[in-house]
Formats: sequence, C-alpha cells, structure tokens
Amino acid sequence: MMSVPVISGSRQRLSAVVGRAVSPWRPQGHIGRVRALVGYRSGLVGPRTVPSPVQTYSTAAVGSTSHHNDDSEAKPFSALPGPPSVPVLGNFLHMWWEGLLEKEKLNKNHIMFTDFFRQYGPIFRLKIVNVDMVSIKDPVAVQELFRKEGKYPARIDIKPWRRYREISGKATGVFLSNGKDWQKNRSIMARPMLRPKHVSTYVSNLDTVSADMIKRLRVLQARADGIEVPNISDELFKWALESICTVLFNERMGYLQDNISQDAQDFIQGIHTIFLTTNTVIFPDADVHRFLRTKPWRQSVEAWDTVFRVGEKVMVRKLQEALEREERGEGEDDQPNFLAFVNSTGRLTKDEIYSNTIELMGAAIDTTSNTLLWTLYELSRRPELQDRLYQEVTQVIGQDKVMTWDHLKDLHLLKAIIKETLRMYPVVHNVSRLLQEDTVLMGYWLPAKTCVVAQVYAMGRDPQLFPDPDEFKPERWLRTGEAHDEINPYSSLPFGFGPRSCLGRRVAEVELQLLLAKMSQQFVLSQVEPEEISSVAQPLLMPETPLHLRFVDRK
Ligand code: HEM
Repeated sequence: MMSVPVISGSRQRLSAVVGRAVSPWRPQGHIGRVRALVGYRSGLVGPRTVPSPVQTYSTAAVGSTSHHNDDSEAKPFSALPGPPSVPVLGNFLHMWWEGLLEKEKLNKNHIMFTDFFRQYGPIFRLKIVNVDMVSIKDPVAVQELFRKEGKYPARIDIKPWRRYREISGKATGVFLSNGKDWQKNRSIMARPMLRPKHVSTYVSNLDTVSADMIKRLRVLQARADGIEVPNISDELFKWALESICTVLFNERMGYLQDNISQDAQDFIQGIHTIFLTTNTVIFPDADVHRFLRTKPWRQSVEAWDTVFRVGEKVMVRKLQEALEREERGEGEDDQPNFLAFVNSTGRLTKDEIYSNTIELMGAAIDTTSNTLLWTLYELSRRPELQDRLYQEVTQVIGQDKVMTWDHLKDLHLLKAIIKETLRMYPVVHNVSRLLQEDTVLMGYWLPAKTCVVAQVYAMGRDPQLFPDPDEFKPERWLRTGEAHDEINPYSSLPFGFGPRSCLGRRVAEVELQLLLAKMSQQFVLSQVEPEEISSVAQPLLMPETPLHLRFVDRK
C-alpha cells in the first residue's frame, strides 16, 4: 500500500479528527462543496500555463504575421485562400486530380498541410465535400482562437468513433462529448488526472513500471543478439498500457511479461486497429462506410467491441473488489486509483465511468509510446547529447534506486529533450476548435461553427517560429538557450491548450520522464543501420518504418 500525502491544511485538520489521512482520491465531501461554492475550478482549467519551467520565451511572437484589428476591413469567408474549388464538392476534384486523396498522401497529410501553407500563406481553407476546415499556423491567431473558444470548447468530431457509441448504446466520455456533458466528465476527471498533488502520488507505481521495463529490455536484448531490442515499438506500447492501467486501476496487468493474456493481446490489437482504420472510415463520411458495411468499418466496430469488452471486464472486477472491501468494513483504499476516485464521486453512471476510462486508455497508449519512440530515435543519433543527459540524470538521482517527484523537478535537460521531440514530432499533429460565434481571424470573417485547425506540426517546422526547425536542439527550451531561440508559447502546443487541453498531459510527462531517465542511466543507444526515418499520420504521428536500436550497456 502506498502512503498518500495529505494535501491541505484543512484536510490535515480533518485527518486529525478522524484519526487518519484523508486520501486525495476521495471526493472531499464538504471540502469539495465549499470549493465549488467559492468557485474553485482547477478541475476545469487544466494546464493553463503552456510552458514548463525549463522553457524561456518572449511575449513577442517570433515571425508572427500582421493582423487586421479593424473588423470592418475583414474579408469575407469566401475570399479565404486555398486550393482550386467548385461548389458543393469544394476542393475534392482538385485534390483527386492531383492524387492528394490517395492513401499514401492522406497518411502524410501533416506534410501536405505544411506545403499548403507555403503555397497559400498562413491561413487557408480546405473543403472536401463535407470536411470543411480553416488551417492556421500563426501563434498570435492560435492564441486568439483559444481566447474565443467559449465555455464549452469543442473540437472537430471524430464521427466514426461517435457513431460506434451511438449504435452500441455506449456513453460518450470526455474525449468525445461536448457542451454540458463534456464539462461534467471533465470536472470529475481533471482532479485525479491533472492536479500535481494527485499526479505525484502515481510516481512510485510508475517508477516500478519503468524499472520493470528496463528489466524487460535487458531480457529481450539478451535473447536477441545481445545488443538490439527487437520490436521496440511494440514493447513501448505495452509499457504505455501497463503504465496507464497502474494509474487507472492501481493494478499491475502483467503486460511486460512474455506471455500476456489473450485479453491483453486482443486489447492491444483493438487499439491499433481503431487508429489504423480511422483515416479510412472518416472519408468521405463515416455513414457511407457504415451503410456499405465496408471492411474498414467492420474492422473498426469489431475493434471497439473488443476494447470495450476487455476494458469493462477489468473495471467490473475492480469495482466488485472495492464493493466487497467496503462490505467487509475494510475502509477506504488509499491507493492512488482513478477508477475508485471517479466511482466514489457518485456523479457518473457505470456506463459513463466505463466509457471515460476506456477513452483515457485509448488516448494514453499510442501517444506516449510513439513520443518516446521519436525521442529514442533522435537520441540514438546524438551520442554527445546522451552523455549530457546521463550526466544530468546521475547528478540529480545519484545512487537513489527509486525515482521521486522531487527528482523529476530537476531534470531540465531531460524535459527539454521531450519538449523538443514534441515540437518536431507532435503525435497529435493538429488541434481544432469549432468557433462558437462569428469571428474575425487574420483578417477574414469566419462564421460560427467553422472548424479552425492549429496545425501544430507545421508550426513546429516553421523557420520563422523555430530557427533551424529540422534540427533537434533541446537547448532552445532551456533558460540558458541563446537569445534568438526565444519562443512564443503558442508556437508549440503538443498537448493543446486551455480547459479542453490534454487530460493526460501530466501523467504522460511523468511516464516519459521516468523511463527516459532510467534508460539513459543504463544504456547508450544507436541505430543498427544509421537511417533517416520519416513520419506518417495514421492519424497519430508515428515512424513510417521500424526503428532498429542497439542498446549498449553504460557500465
Ligand atoms: C505524449 C503524450 C500525449 C500527447 C502529445 C497528447 C496530446 C493531446 C492533444 C493535442 C489533445 C487535444 C487537446 C486540445 O484539444 O486542446 C489531447 C486530448 C486528450 N488527451 Fe492527450 N496526449 C497525450 C497523452 C495522453 C494520455 C497519457 C492520456 C490519458 C491518461 C490522454 C488523454 C487525453 C484526453 C482524455 C483528451 C481529451 C480531453 C478533452 O477533450 O477534454 N492523453 N491529447
């Protein structure tokens, strides 16, 4: 059992009265109500401050384009630049003629959007039948977009995922819901996912997962040629799944063992299939695929069925165990445990709990594992940087066997390396918002409900925003970085921004930091064959070809 820190003065007093620590995993009864009355809204706000402590930036937008402040001068929506267009079909014919709708091109749409910015400027419209969006890459415009996102910020819908919920009668969780439903989900889940006091309680469990991952890497390496770890991508995927399950259920699922259960294999395959089919079933419309019962649609539905079946099975068991504990009068489980927390709020039905938790699992795995994969790729090409990272980690952690929240605070270079990875390879390569009202953006009138997309990948690779954008330079995020590296905080938003930003950001950061620190202590990485690896967006940004890494012992 893990001890849980007492998180406030009033809670300390309360603990003294009841004779034990009050878990931050429990809704705090009157404390919660008082906070609600005084307008305590941390749950909704999320990581408002974009930069981490290691970041330095100026408030002046580097390379920002000029803006029309006078709305009367604004041009109409129809004047927005973009590829050649016809009524109803929009840019469809042009895109089709140019071969831009072929699967290979769509899988590289992050590059396509970057090219479009070069052709059409920092704002353009793309309409392909019913997919209609305005793309921007100017940090000042991005800031404006978030400033106007309203009380219930909404992203572009992922229609196939929503349709699945509708036809299977499942609830929509925080990722897919909108308006008041979203607000309810978010306000309940933000506390256990985003508040540092809560997230810090995961560190010990996550540290154990990362230590086991190192052991697993050694076993796999020994079993192969003693140097390369085969299928590193799959192994990181299992690590990310094991990590998030530890956070959600406080249970080790055993995904880092050799013989993982059939359910676990099915779940992993299910998540892969959902992502791999998404690009296909979105276009031209999810309902067309559904009506025609196309193969990708059937695969996607089957995958969601599997993910819900396996996920619900775990949750039913965990909730049953909690009930039995309660019936035996064993009192509260003070372990950090997302599921127990949301259940004890009593504000979500079982179906809502299942959907929300499964959405967290789905959102946590490919994102975190691919980010680490990109980090290892960049590090494997830079032995000198690996040495500097090793020095930092050794200095901060010393002989300590177990890493703590306090250690993480001092790993500045390590955090800068992760930030730089996310600048160059933002796994979620764009962030969208639906306008709540008619808005003037970059000198154009955009009607309410327009989908505006901040193209995060294109911004990260823009030389006006980041000098030498294709160079991996973590120093640009350090306070000691050169003056010309000053960065506008809206130029790199890999976790989105504001109340609707990534709910798992802090958990993801802790997971990445722990494993990367441990890896750098143990191994020197290099590519088996030095080669450039390009990216595909399926729909997350992942390496196009497998990464083959040598793991050479430091000691
Ligand atoms: C490196 C890892 C990750 C990256 C880069 C990432 C990125 C993002 C981005 C860009 C968004 C959209 C934000 C916006 O619209 O402003 C998002 C949303 C979300 N992410 Fe993550 N994510 C990561 C890991 C995770 C993890 C580990 C979890 C779960 C524990 C998670 C759960 C979510 C959820 C639930 C949302 C929807 C939030 C809402 O709509 O209110 N993510 N993520």
